[in-house]
Amino acid sequence: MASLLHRLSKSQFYTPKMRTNLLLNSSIHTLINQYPLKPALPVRSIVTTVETIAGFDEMVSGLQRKYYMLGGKGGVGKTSCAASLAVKFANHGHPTIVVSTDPAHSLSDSLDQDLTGGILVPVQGVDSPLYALEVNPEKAREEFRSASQQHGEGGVKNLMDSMGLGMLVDQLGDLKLGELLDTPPPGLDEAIAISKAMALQVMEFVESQEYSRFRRVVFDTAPTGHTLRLLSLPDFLDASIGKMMKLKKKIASATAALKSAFGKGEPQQDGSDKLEQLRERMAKVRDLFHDPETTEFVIVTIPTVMALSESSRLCSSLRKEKVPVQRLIVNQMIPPSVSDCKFCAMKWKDQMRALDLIQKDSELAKLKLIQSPLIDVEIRGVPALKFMGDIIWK
Ligand SMILES: Nc1ncnc2c1ncn2[C@@H]1O[C@H](COP(=O)(O)OP(=O)(O)OP(=O)(O)O)[C@@H](O)[C@H]1O
Repeated sequence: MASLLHRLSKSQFYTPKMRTNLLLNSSIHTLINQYPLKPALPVRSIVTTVETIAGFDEMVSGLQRKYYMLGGKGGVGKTSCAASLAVKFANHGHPTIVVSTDPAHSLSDSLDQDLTGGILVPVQGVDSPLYALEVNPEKAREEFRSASQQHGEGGVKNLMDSMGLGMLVDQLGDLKLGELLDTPPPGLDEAIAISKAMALQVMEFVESQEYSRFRRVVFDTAPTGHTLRLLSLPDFLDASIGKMMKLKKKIASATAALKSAFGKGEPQQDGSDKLEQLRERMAKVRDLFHDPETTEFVIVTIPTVMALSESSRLCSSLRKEKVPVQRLIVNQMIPPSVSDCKFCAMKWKDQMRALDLIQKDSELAKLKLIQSPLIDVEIRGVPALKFMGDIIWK
């Protein structure tokens, strides 16, 4: 930690006096507040006029389980913010799990610990138990394929074939759901597999005794597109399972009619109970995603027009899906330039222009804004995450 602060203190943005102060205060925000610098260009700044308190007191209060999902555009700092929040929860006495559902995991790198293997790994260096997990997409995809083959059209067809009635399945062409699940369009299977794995993981956290002691669950989610599919998954699966059950019922009544015509035995009604159970579990996940008492989606972004435009769309989609969202982290903010560095001045001006958008954006303006500075060392390992977390989560 000491060496991190020492490196932070060498930031080009600060004067020697400010650097000393940074070492003492270990907070860039404190530093900026104490030394309000004139921007290199006369641009309007909202930095000093907006709410910068994250409301961590509210996030940390209560012993009941709470879920936080952090998401946004690729590379904006979702993993760093998620890991820093998990570290902060653990250091405030909450046994915590941090889960990455991003197929391109970087949680291992962020925590500086090997999390490959899809199992819970204890994180060292925190006050209360903190465990981390990277959902294994390959494992999840395999699980999903075998489940859909077992319960989808393939399974039904095998059953019917074994009775010499396979033709019947082909006649129910309008309900080829098993096929949809066996060979979904490119990209969808991964989204579904990961989403399903996450949903099941959530259910495991909710149902299993093993996880009952964890009071905070933080998700480092995949970039926006994946995340939106993930959040609409329970509804999608609910509809799919509903159709599959309808298909099974149609087949069951058709075979019953054939049985009486040919005098053959009744087929076994396997699978329907499991489908019904899966459907119920999905409904629970959906309710969980939508409950503001237990769940919050935190949008992470950076101060660029492109990133903020995407954040606005994400916010609108989350609201449409009725997912609770109330905080926006603007990460990697640069402080005003104190030198005559033209590049820094241009970046600052650009950043201010982007930040102005937040106030004008009907979606984003309603959110609690959390500002997080661009730190000139890599945020890696628990001490660095603690440092970052103390800046963001106040
Ligand atoms: N405030 C910050 N100051 C300095 N570096 C940062 C900050 N936030 C994130 N970074 C760095 O930016 C890089 C990307 O961060 P991170 O992996 O957290 O982003 P991400 O949104 O999860 O990315 P991906 O979409 O690729 O998973 C990392 O090297 C991280 O250390």
